[in-house]
Amino acid sequence: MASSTAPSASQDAPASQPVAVVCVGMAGSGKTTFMQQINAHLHGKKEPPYVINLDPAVLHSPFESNIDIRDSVNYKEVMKQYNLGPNGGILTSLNLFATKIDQVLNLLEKRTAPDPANPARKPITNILVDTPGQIEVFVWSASGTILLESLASSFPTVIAYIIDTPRTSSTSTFMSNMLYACSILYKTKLPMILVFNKTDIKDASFAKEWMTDYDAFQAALQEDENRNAFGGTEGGDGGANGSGYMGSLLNSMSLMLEEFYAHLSVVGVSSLYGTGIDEFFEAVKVKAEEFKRDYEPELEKRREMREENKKKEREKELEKMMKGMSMGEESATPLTVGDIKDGDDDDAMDTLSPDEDDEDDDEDDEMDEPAARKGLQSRYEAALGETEDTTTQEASFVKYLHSQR
Ligand SMILES: Nc1nc2c(ncn2[C@@H]2O[C@H](COP(=O)(O)OP(=O)(O)OP(=O)(O)O)[C@@H](O)[C@H]2O)c(=O)[nH]1
Repeated sequence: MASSTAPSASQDAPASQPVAVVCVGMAGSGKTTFMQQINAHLHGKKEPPYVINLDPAVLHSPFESNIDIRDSVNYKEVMKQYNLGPNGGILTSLNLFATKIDQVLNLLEKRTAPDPANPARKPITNILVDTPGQIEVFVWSASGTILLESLASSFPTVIAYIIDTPRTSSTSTFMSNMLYACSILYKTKLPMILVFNKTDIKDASFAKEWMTDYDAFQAALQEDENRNAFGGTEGGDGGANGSGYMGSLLNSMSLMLEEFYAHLSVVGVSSLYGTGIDEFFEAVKVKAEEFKRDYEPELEKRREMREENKKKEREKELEKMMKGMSMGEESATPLTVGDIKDGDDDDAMDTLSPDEDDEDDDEDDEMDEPAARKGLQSRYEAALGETEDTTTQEASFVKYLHSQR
């Protein structure tokens, strides 16, 4: 937790759990410069962060990383070997790296835990994660999800979405950026801070106003329409008022996004000059608290649900398998685990044969049932290495099937 930095730097392990800050943003938004600035800021406060670079394609990084994807995966080699383009290369490199996530987490946990041999060592308060500029490759890939979910399962995790402020100053680019941020929020389900970068070129107050004051956005929209900023070719009247379609689309979207804005922290920074960085870390503190309060229980619930679904899936498969063993039987009563009684090996093969005559099948099943049951039971018993009484025989069958999975 960011609030427990200097004073609790002693031995209080759970209170000083570090916060993971994952920086995402469109190419050129200033992600790397921002990472460099917050890294320098923490070093200046004598709270060096733990830095992870997940961009396999970066040629030169202006800061040192503790874990660097480039140390384990050679992006160029991946492209060559798998005959991939740049985006495919990044995706495959991330996939390969995701297979090592256990090792990454082990390292992180070891490094962020208090060191009994060196109790004076300051605990790590932040884990900074840089991601590829190809934002969609990270956010929408399975490996991106694995990496983020694994991180969030061990540490409070916050997404910092970096926005190029000067390039977001028209209502349409602003809305496109907000929609993208919205999709990331709902995909990752992690608390998010909108970082309006490059405020030395353009102040971010307009964006903050648009997010909190519907009328202000309406006025800006009207202004853009009057300037014909939407081009007037997308179905509008094409005249001085620009595209009516675009204007009304942005209008309705701004209404829809009100709920989304309520979940965000917004800060304006200049990564070049280091302004707004304190404000950013204040927001990190708030979002880390939010993570613990709202997101962690939700994550736990999702994890339990996944486990529950897996269990159900296993049971369903088991039932399917048992039904498969009794295929060809016209019996109306569905078979449960306890009802599986028919067929030794040969009979089981017969029932699965498509050329089988159904009537014969029924007869055979009836005739062969006791013998088949005996055959199967003796095999289960042999597999379990023990003879059980009749009341536990059905349970043995379940155990046997489970042991074969
Ligand atoms: N004026 C100004 N320029 C900035 C700021 N932050 C970054 N830049 C410039 O924006 C350009 C892109 O910055 P990067 O940090 O490389 O952006 P990135 O998002 O990491 O780009 P990718 O590596 O392509 O993902 C560089 O020329 C930076 O110098 C800022 O706060 N102010």
